[in-house]
Amino acid sequence: MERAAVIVAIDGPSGTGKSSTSKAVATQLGLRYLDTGAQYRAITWWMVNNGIDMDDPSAIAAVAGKPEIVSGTDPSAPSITVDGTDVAGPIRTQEVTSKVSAVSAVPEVRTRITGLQRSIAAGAENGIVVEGRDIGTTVLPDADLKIFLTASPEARAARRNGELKGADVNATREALLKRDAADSSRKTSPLAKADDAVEVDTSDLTLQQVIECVVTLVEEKRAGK
Ligand SMILES: Nc1ncnc2c1ncn2[C@@H]1O[C@H](COP(=O)(O)OP(=O)(O)O)[C@@H](O)[C@H]1O
Ligand SMILES: Nc1ccn([C@H]2C[C@H](O)[C@@H](COP(=O)(O)OP(=O)(O)O)O2)c(=O)n1
Repeated sequence: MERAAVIVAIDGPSGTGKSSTSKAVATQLGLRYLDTGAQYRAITWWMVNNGIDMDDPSAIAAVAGKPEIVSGTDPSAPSITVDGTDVAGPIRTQEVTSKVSAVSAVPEVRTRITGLQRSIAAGAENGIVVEGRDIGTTVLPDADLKIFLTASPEARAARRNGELKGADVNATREALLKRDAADSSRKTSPLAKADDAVEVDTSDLTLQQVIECVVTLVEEKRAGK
């Protein structure tokens, strides 16, 4: 018998392990994978590149429909392009990271990107793992399984710092907390745990333990438990 497509939503703040967990779970279970943060970073990269005034939400809103953003959903080789240009590297710069919360707070940006996300999820035949901030609450409220990852600010900053060579861990922690506050307090679909999400604190878990926990939860759902 054909298995029905399974939709898994994984939300949480930065550095909780969303991307690493989602990619591994999708690979293990033969599902597609979508990094929605990369889409918000991509539209932000386009705004920076086109000299849009980041302090003016109406200027951001006016051009929200312009860039063509395409996400590749193979979990072993995820990709992202803007108007045909590969932006996987440039969307991770400090400049984009510092501006992405302002751009992603603009309702017109969210409507545009949410539409892309829903059509990608609907087209995933076997199912998909979608990670972000508002997937369980807003983008895919009917997801089969919702996970909300958390971790202490110290654990998250230490993990992020491991990726940024020579960065100061206290500065990294402050920047993370600032972005969390902006993402959690915006009016349109803020970072939040859905009422029916399973919360997993990853502070004292290895990545492997988190992956196993999520795979087990998906398998239980599929078995109808
Ligand atoms: N449970 C964990 N324990 C230790 N390191 C982890 C764990 N989960 C993720 N990491 C590492 O922390 C960093 C951030 O993880 P990532 O998956 O990018 O988080 P997010 O997508 O939530 O920002 C990566 O370098 C990753 O390998
Ligand atoms: N579903 C989402 C995903 C990300 N965002 C915004 C808010 C986040 O600070 C940025 C960047 O997300 P991303 O997941 O790439 O962030 P990290 O790499 O985990 O630090 O995008 C969002 O508003 N909604």
